Amino acid sequence: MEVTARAPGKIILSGEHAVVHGSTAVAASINLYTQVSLRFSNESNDGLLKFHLKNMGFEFSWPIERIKEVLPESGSPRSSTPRSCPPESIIAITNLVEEQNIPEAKIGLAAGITAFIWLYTSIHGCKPATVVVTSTLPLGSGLGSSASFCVSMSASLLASSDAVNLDLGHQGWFSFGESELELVNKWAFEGEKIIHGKPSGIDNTVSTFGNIILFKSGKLTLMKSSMPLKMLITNTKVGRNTKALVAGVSERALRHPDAMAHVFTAVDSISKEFSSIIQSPASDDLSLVEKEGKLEELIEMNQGLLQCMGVSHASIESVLRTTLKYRLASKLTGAGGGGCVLTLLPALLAKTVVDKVIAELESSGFQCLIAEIGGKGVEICFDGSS
Ligand SMILES: Nc1ncnc2c1ncn2[C@@H]1O[C@H](COP(=O)(O)OP(=O)(O)O)[C@@H](O)[C@H]1O
Ligand SMILES: C[C@@](O)(CCOP(=O)(O)O)CC(=O)O
Ligand SMILES: [Mg+2]
Repeated sequence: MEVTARAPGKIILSGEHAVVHGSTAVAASINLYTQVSLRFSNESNDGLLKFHLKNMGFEFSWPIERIKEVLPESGSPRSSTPRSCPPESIIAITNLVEEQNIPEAKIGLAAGITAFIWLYTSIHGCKPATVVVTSTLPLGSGLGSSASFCVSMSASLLASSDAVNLDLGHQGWFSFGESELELVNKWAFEGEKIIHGKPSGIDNTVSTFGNIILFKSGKLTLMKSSMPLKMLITNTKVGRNTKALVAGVSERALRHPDAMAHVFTAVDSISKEFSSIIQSPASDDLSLVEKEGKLEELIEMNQGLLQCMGVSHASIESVLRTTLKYRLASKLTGAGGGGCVLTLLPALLAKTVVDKVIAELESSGFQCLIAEIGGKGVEICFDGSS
């Protein structure tokens, strides 16, 4: 039997970084996905754990005996009890990853492969299998590829474990029940910890549950937007690493605790106001245009505070200057330092203007897309019946 899971990426509309320090943030799923397929091999087969990153053209494999030798605890997996990877296991898994001689230019993948080995061995122990990953998300661009990878991985592993009871006769994509989603989310968070160091949990949560969410200190509230939220996503294509950026903000907070506490509080207020505006119905008191005007101001304020945290970048500033020429408000999304920028496209904005902004941004070498937001979270299907 083959089981496949797919989990969406995300945009953070308000509150990245500050959310790691306890502030409120607002995020939405987007219609770009990571997909993971898992098929167990016959015991008598080659005795390998195979891991294919299909769109990158990488095929890695480890003899199961080698994994047992390096990770003796993997003999007793506990799929229903999410566990953090202890430092000694990180060292052991790092050895397994290094044996694969990943090219230097792709060394960022090592963190994802480490998370895979931890999740696989913790949930399934030492069974031979083939795991194939495909993705339509750009990696390391702020659209939550790491979380969508960990969520789709955890979902495919759990769907084929004793921890969840599923109807194998299901046709096409379907969702887990609430308690299974909680378990997927917890395991995915453990994977994110390996990739990010100190994640807030917002990315894996929105990838698991989909929708638009309000998130604070590990707790989510599902939201319904009462207004169209059309967002232009511009990828600066400047690579960066979330772990380093998150650590940089924490270091700044240690150096300037008072000032940074105020920055995080201001972001908390911005996120709360953002969520109340998008949820409140348009009325005579506040028309759609007025609501969009308020959101634009909050977006600009949020970007100013992100700059204050030290996570903006020349490429981000260049996108902001271009969109400002068209009176459009933008902010970075995700960890910053490059990666993607969000621009609110007001509902009545003429298509000709949208086309012009996109053409100008793309002529500078950036890549634009308008994603659908707030769709479903993680889904699974059996035997390619999608
Ligand atoms: N499809 C994938 N296959 C393997 N590793 C992945 C995949 N998607 C994400 N990752 C891991 O996540 C890292 C990127 O995560 P991060 O720096 O948090 O950026 P983002 O989450 O914004 O894309 C990659 O360098 C890699 O380690
Ligand atoms: C910066 C942060 O708020 C979001 C990181 O998102 P991404 O990995 O850049 O997609 C970190 C976090 O919340 O865990
Ligand atoms: Mg990430």
